[in-house]
Amino acid sequence: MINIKEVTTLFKNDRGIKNFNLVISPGEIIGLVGDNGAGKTTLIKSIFNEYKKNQGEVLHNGDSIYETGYINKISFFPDQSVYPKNINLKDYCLLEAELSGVKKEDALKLFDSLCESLDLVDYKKKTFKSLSAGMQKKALLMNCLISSPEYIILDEPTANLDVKNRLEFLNIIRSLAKSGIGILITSHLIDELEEIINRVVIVEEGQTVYSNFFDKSKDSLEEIYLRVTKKTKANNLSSVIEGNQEAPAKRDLASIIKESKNK
Ligand SMILES: Nc1ncnc2c1ncn2[C@@H]1O[C@H](COP(=O)(O)OP(=O)(O)OP(=O)(O)O)[C@@H](O)[C@H]1O
Repeated sequence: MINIKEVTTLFKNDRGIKNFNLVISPGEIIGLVGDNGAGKTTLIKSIFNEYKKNQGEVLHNGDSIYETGYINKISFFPDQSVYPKNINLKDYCLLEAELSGVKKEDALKLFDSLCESLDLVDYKKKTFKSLSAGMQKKALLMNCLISSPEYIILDEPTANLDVKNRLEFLNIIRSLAKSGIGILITSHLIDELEEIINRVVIVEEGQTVYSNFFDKSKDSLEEIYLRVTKKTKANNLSSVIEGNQEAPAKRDLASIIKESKNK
């Protein structure tokens, strides 16, 4: 299992994540939920050392993933913008495999099987920009999978997908978890997360405010989210009031627009 332990990454403005703890186990799908600016991306970039941590560690079975090289067994599902424009799927996957230390013959075999299962057989020699949005997502996933990862982290993976492609993508994620891959996924689409996750972690202001197993036959993600965030927001509000500071009154949009028209 991956153990994210007491990770703090703060920017100069003191924003970021603070003493963040999270365990990801093989085969589970964790939904990382939080408002804009809650700290989800900072957490992900801290795991991959893209952001320098102030403190904390990321362990696999007790050892640092950076010292043992286990970080290569954790794949990040990237944004479309990272894909080089003029390289075809096969060449890019093989390059990725080489960089991850996969033997060429193993990579070729895996590439062919992935093309079969992701319905990309006819697109092996196509460039990324010539693919539809749904195929592009599958091509990016193929790049993640070519290094045979044991964990995959996905930040808003279904953004820009239509309903059909979104459902197909979610099914693929489900089957990856069934094969034993541990998955951490962020999405602002609560409905879609609810379909696939078996644990939910809610983040607010850089800290975990809720972490629990999730069973869609019994739980409602929306209800949990509203209950938890309302509670924490209510606590914050009462501390403002207790501190004798005035909480700013929120004006509704319609009255602001009306007022501006009257000027
Ligand atoms: N490069 C940066 N410099 C300064 N502050 C930053 C930087 N990146 C993020 N932050 C701040 O850190 C906090 C966490 O941001 P982060 O991007 O991790 O949130 P998020 O949960 O991923 O949001 P979103 O859902 O909008 O992607 C926010 O307050 C944000 O303004």
